Amino acid sequence: MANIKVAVRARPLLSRELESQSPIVLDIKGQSTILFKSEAAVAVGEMRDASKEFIYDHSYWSVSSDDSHFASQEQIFSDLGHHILNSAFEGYNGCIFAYGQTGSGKTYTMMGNEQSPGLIPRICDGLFKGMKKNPNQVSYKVEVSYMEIYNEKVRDLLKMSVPSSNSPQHNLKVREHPKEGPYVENLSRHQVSDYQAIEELISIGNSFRVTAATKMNDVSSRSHAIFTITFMQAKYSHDIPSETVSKIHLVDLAGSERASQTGAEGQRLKEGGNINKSLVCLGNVIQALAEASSSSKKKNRFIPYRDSTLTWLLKDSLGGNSKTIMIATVSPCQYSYAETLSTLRYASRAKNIVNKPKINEDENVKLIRELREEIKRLMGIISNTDVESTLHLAVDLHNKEEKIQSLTRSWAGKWGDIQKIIEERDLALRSEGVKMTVASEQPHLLGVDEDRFGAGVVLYYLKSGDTTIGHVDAPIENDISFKSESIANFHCKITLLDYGESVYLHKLEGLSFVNQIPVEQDEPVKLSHSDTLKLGSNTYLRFNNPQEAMKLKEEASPMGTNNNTSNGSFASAVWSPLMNTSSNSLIQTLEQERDALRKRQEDIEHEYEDK
Ligand SMILES: Nc1ncnc2c1ncn2[C@@H]1O[C@H](COP(=O)(O)OP(=O)(O)OP(=O)(O)O)[C@@H](O)[C@H]1O
Repeated sequence: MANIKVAVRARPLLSRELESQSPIVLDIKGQSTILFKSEAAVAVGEMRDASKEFIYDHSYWSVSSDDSHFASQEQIFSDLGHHILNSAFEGYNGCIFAYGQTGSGKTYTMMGNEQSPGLIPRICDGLFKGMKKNPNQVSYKVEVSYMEIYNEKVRDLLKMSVPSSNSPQHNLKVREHPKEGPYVENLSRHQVSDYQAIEELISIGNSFRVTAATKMNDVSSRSHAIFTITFMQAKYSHDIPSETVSKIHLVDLAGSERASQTGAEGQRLKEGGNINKSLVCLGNVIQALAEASSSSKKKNRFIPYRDSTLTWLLKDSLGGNSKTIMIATVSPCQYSYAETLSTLRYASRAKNIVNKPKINEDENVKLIRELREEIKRLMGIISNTDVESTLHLAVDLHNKEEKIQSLTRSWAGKWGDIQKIIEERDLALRSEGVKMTVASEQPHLLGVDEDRFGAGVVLYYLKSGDTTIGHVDAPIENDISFKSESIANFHCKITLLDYGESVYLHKLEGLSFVNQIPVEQDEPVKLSHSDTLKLGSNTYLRFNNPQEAMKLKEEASPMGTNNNTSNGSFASAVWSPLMNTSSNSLIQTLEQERDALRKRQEDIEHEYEDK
């Protein structure tokens, strides 16, 4: 929960104000903004309301640079812009909107000019500077869009209606996404990789904004402009991905105005009506939210977001998932007393709005992290448990790893910069050991590297028909060869029929065991998924049949295969949980299991020989 931050800024006197010698009726002291009646008004007896004091998060005096408490563009960026930027790097949405009477300094504060850039260019610049500080650990993606709401219609300031034409696409529809809320359909989003690219887009967009000269402002914005930065960050550290997406809305509202003051007629008057209408709606939303936050019946309070396009599009920024700042701009002159008072009251109401900002983390990434934690826990149990339980846990681990793999792939795939993420990831894994990944749907054997000092796990594919197994020095080369002295030249063969539906081990010259039972000459043994083979005295292998494993899993799980989010591959079933961990822990687990099996095997062999 966070209240909207509110700042007030008083601008310098404009030439017409200087000429009319309208007195200054505003003062700023710390966080206070004080509005008082002119001496002349006081002299005629209006003592009752001599001054009104309002306290905001910030009160800025930008009337004269000679004054000690003068607030420059730089200071405003440093207080408000940095707050929004830091929040964006943390993964929060942000919004700054400038509200005020026409000619009071909204565009100057938000956009500024070449000599004195405002918040929008400074925030964009700050964003890229921030990214440069962290180039190797995080991948970034920045997209911008720029629209205006003119006479209640949405126009894309960065997309022409016809490629060759000079007018922006207009009358875009506002729709609502069930999770992300209201958005503008077909609004163009432009990926940018440096500040210069954003600067160009800003200047294109600005050139399309509807402006007009009014009596109050030579270049008066006749529309509400919303500049949106979508900022995505992804990183992979300690084998755990993280991704956040922050949206920053920077809004320059059209000015509230009195028709008599602006001298508006015809088209300008119609614009003024629409501008005022949406500002009234904004006022109503602010009022309703402010009342809701102070009322005990918050939930029942109706907030009229849909009454105007502006409030509908800013729904999340007002009372929703965003860190929001309102800047109320005012003229310090007596001439604008009524408008200034109304702006200050508007701003005071906004102070009461409570938003609910949250870090916008990718759902899949959240799931990956939870699964990783669960795997860590299961790995802990595995190292302290017997072989049978280990196998059950291994199946569970496998499912979780498959899910992580699939989620990670689709997550990384979203990124243009996948390579970078993958490099980070492999780097993290390399620091733990050599990573081995196997994706096989073919029946295969898995074994520990024969070399005692090797750190590998070996996978042997079985082909359709016969796969021969024997000694490396056999006169005719076998399909699979071992160095061990207890392996005969033509030790055994495995026959794979009907694409893996039936798989048999045939004894040839050597002694072989399937699940500790010796295989007799001319009595081939049908192999089943997860059988353990011992060839000679010390070569241990595991038989995996992914298709069979898939069927077993379907039978075992009430949820069927839907449980498995992978692409259906059930590669190397039971061992695969280990494949995605470092090979050190894989070897350790295999060796533990091998030792246990070896002991049981020896006992059975002795019994067999005794008979
Ligand atoms: N803080 C400031 N310092 C110097 N000049 C300023 C400041 N604020 C506003 N001005 C000047 O005042 C004039 C009116 O400001 P601006 O156009 O920003 O008003 P606005 O509120 O955006 O008006 P509108 O609603 O009509 O678009 C401009 O000439 C601008 O340069």
